Amino acid sequence: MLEVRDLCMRFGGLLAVDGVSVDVHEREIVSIIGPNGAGKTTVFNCISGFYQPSAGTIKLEGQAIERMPDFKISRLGMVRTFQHVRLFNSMTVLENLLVAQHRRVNRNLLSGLFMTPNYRRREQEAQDRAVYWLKKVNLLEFANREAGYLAYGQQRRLEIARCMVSQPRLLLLDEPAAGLNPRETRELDSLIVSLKEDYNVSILLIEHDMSLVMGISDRITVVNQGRPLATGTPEEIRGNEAVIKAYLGEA
Ligand SMILES: Nc1ncnc2c1ncn2[C@@H]1O[C@H](COP(=O)(O)OP(=O)(O)OP(=O)(O)O)[C@@H](O)[C@H]1O
Repeated sequence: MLEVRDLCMRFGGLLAVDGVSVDVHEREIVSIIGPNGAGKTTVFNCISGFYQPSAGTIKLEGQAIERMPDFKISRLGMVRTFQHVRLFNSMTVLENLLVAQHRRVNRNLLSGLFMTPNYRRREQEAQDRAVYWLKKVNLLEFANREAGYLAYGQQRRLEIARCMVSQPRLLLLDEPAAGLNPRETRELDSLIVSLKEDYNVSILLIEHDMSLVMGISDRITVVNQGRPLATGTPEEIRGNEAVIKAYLGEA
């Protein structure tokens, strides 16, 4: 479903990403790992349309997207979270999920002004979908609380719910376990697996928490200093000499 080939991204004199290729198939969890500064987030920013890559191709369901802006890419069914949570802090938890669907729901200003039956039906569907996902991520009791007052782990779950109300086929998660305690990480683990198994969503994940990555990934791509180092199953990666060396080098 996602096919990234020979991706390069240059910032002035720095080649931050140099020849990275990644595939994500239907209902697959693929992780990108690598030491700090390896280029993982830059790969994400290219895939999700935040950056135009300096070279390489990116195809989503066969369609070239490497020159497409991010809002168009999300309409094609690929959405992302960010390394640092980006919510509307002064809106309620529920409002955050309604705003995320607004572009899809409120297409026609006139139908909104006159509250046509069609408009009301779509508003109701958006509300139902928001409540559904709040239940799923255990945040329903906080629906009317301002998002900025949620604990950090709850904000991370709200971010995932915000992605899911737009009914994506491919979800990009940038370090979703960062800052979570062990119990929250276990909950995140089962949430991600459920997105794949119960909702047919494919997942591309950047994560430093190795037990999470090893436990849920179907395949892993390792990058080091912008370059691809290895691709394989968790078992293959765990035993890969070059990978072990790159990580030991960091420590
Ligand atoms: N907008 C930018 N302008 C200039 N250099 C950048 C930019 N974004 C990233 N870089 C550089 O590119 C390299 C790769 O950074 P990137 O954030 O992609 O790494 P990462 O693997 O995601 O790191 P981490 O695991 O610490 O989040 C780094 O040297 C970084 O300083």
